[in-house]
Amino acid sequence: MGDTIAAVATPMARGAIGILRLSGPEAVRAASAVFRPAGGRPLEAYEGRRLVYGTLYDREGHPIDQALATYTRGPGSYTGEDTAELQCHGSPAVLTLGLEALFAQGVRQAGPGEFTRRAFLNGRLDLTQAEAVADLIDAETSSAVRQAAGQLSGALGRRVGAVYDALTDLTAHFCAVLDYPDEDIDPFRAETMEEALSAAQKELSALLATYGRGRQLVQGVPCAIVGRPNAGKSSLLNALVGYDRAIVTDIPGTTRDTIEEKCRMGGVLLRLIDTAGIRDTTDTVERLGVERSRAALEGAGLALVLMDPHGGITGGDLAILDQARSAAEKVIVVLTKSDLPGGEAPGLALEGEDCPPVVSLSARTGAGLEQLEQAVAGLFPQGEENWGELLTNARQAEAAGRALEAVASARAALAAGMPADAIFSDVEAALDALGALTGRSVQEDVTDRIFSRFCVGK
Ligand SMILES: Nc1nc2c(c(=O)[nH]1)N(C=O)[C@@H](CNc1ccc(C(=O)N[C@@H](CCC(=O)O)C(=O)O)cc1)CN2
Ligand SMILES: Nc1nc2c(ncn2[C@@H]2O[C@H](COP(=O)(O)OP(=O)(O)OP(=O)(O)O)[C@@H](O)[C@H]2O)c(=O)[nH]1
Ligand SMILES: [Mg+2]
Repeated sequence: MGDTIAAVATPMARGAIGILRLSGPEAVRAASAVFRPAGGRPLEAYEGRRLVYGTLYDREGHPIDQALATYTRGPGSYTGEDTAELQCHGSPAVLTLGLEALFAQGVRQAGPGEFTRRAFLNGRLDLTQAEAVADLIDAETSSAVRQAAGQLSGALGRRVGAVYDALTDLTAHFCAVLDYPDEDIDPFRAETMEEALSAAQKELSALLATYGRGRQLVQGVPCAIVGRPNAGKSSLLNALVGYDRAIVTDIPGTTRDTIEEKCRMGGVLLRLIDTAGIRDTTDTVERLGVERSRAALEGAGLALVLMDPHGGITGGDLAILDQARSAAEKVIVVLTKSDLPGGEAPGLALEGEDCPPVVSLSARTGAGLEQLEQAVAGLFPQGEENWGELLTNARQAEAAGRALEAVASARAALAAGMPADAIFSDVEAALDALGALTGRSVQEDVTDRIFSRFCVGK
């Protein structure tokens, strides 16, 4: 940190506008050196945060664009440092020349996420907000956008911060007790502590319970498409993604390896996994494929169990349904090839109260795809959420889980009449975990990992 960084902040592709961005002590000077306002005065002579029209020059002094420039002095900027922007025409050639002109002024190329990392290190954002920036850029559904935007505004950080503050207040009680280590914790103090710990435990449990839904929102739902060979799995994948992604033939056992593609259905982001048809086989390659089909079911939030009713539903179909119901979180039965005559009614095995939803469709004509969408929407209701207050990634869930365990352990120690320092160290462990969650106390390798997932220029 400390030096001045620059990057192209927009995609390196043709577009209406392309932005060069700088941050650091030399940001305004370097921008000023490559950009001359039309009014004649240098950029610094204008007030910060204004957009100033002028000409951008390459390192040899050739004019290369008519652009807008702006700068913001730290600490009231995105990064907390002096920042500047050159808003050019969206030409990769212009942006490259402009960036090289900035390098000639002694600034260096920014790494992935380096602007946001500086914002974090300068206390402009906490870690959950920084993660939200990346989630917002990666969002693929409107609910993922709402979730990330809520988190960016600090909703999760505030929720975690409230527990952190309550536990910090609690430690004040220990200071009084720890000064007189031989005395027991007096009953009044013990009761206050118990109240605070049980409130923290309740809130952390509630927070941890948001993880399933949050992960689903941000990362999508792994959705395994399974069934006997030739059931129509790859044809359904192709129909859902809208192009011929997977090979389809009338030869059973066409798909060997799993194929993954994303699609949005019923407001849910599905990570579709087309699998090899499940059957007993001696063919080595096919057998490995069948193993992968079973593995795909294990991690699936949704299994689409495909059955072609035209030859009759078989014991093989029902065995696959059983596997899906025990391995995947949710199941939809899909009866395929409804455009063909003579499909047999599914019969008793697919009726009854606890039977999963059954949809009949044709990948060939598209008939029934809407019913599938409705069935998905029914299984993943889009209720009113506490947008931005959900845990959405493994890092957050691990930290919250660690905090919860430590609080539970502190409570147990208190109830057992353990000495104050034993309880105190549990509370400190909880504070440490919550601090890691929001970034108050976080190790550098963790932040490295988080920011490496960002774009250059963000
Ligand atoms: N052109 C442009 N668009 C952009 C950004 C940018 O840097 N440049 N952003 C960036 O990536 C995002 C906007 N985020 C921003 C967040 C904070 C501040 C900022 O200056 N904050 C100050 C002052 C706030 C205020 O005026 O009240 C602060 O927090 O103190 C700027 C942008 C998205 N769009
Ligand atoms: N008429 C009709 N034929 C279909 C439909 N869906 C699939 N088929 C045909 O059924 C055969 C098998 O389709 P696939 O999609 O390859 O089946 P699969 O389940 O992926 O098969 P494996 O990969 O071998 O397990 C092909 O000949 C498809 O053209 C459909 O909706 N209507
Ligand atoms: Mg296939």
